[in-house]
Amino acid sequence: MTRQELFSAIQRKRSFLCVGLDTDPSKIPGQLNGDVLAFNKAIIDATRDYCVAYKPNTAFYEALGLDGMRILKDTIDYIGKEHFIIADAKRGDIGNTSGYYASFAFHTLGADAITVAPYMGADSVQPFLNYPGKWAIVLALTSNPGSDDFQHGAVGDAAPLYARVMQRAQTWGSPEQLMFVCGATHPEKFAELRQLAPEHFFLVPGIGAQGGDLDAVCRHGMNAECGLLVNSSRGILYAAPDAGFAEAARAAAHELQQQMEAALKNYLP
Ligand SMILES: O=C(O)c1cc(=O)[nH]c(=O)n1[C@@H]1O[C@H](COP(=O)(O)O)[C@@H](O)[C@H]1O
Repeated sequence: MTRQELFSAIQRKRSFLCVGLDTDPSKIPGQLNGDVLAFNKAIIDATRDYCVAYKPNTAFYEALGLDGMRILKDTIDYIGKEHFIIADAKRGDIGNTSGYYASFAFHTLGADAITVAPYMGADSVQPFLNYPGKWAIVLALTSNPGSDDFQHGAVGDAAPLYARVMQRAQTWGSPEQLMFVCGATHPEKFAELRQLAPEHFFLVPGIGAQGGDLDAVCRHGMNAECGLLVNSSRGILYAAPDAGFAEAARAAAHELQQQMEAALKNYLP
């Protein structure tokens, strides 16, 4: 999916919601008997009107072994072509190896994008940028408490690591093929993050269960093509623990869509 197609979907849906498919078999309502694919299909059916993207986190499927790989692929096929699909795998290795991670995400799974850790530098990210129409989403400032350990630290007398990552990575890939992960738990940083990368999309996790600030993210982070994909996983998947889980997921997604519609009206330049 191209950037223009993504922005068109955002305008049509009046939403920049990404639903995270972090499906934990122990949290699936009893009547599904641990059937992860059935749960995912019910969540997708319940939320597809209100979101533009889905983000299966591959960890949850890898943990299920061979069955998990099948479920991941079937989930992606079930989502179809109308939504932007992010394989959240946070890969990155020497170039030769990254090429195979890219092949898995784009050929085997058929995802539009994969999350990538930039720690190993340009040649570790480049293989993810060799696929026309596909995207690398580079970790810049992550949402977790451990982001304090390295990402806020200055490198020599220069800018903090997240700023260096964003500046350097823009020389690797254009706004048509590279996004940045910027956590919603750092709302006070979004004006600066947007200044650092005016045109690139940001994938923004951390609202809901991690307590991030959606309005501040939108106020400071939106650009002329919206430039934001805001993810919620647990807040939607487990909105209700019982038979009403799909309706509750739909309501949770709808509520976020409405906040996003208001933000588009208020903040889209
Ligand atoms: O790359 C990610 O998506 C990601 C980056 C980050 O900084 N923080 C973060 O939470 N994530 C992912 O986003 C999802 C957040 O899930 P919830 O906190 O349940 O909404 C999980 O799949 C995380 O792995």
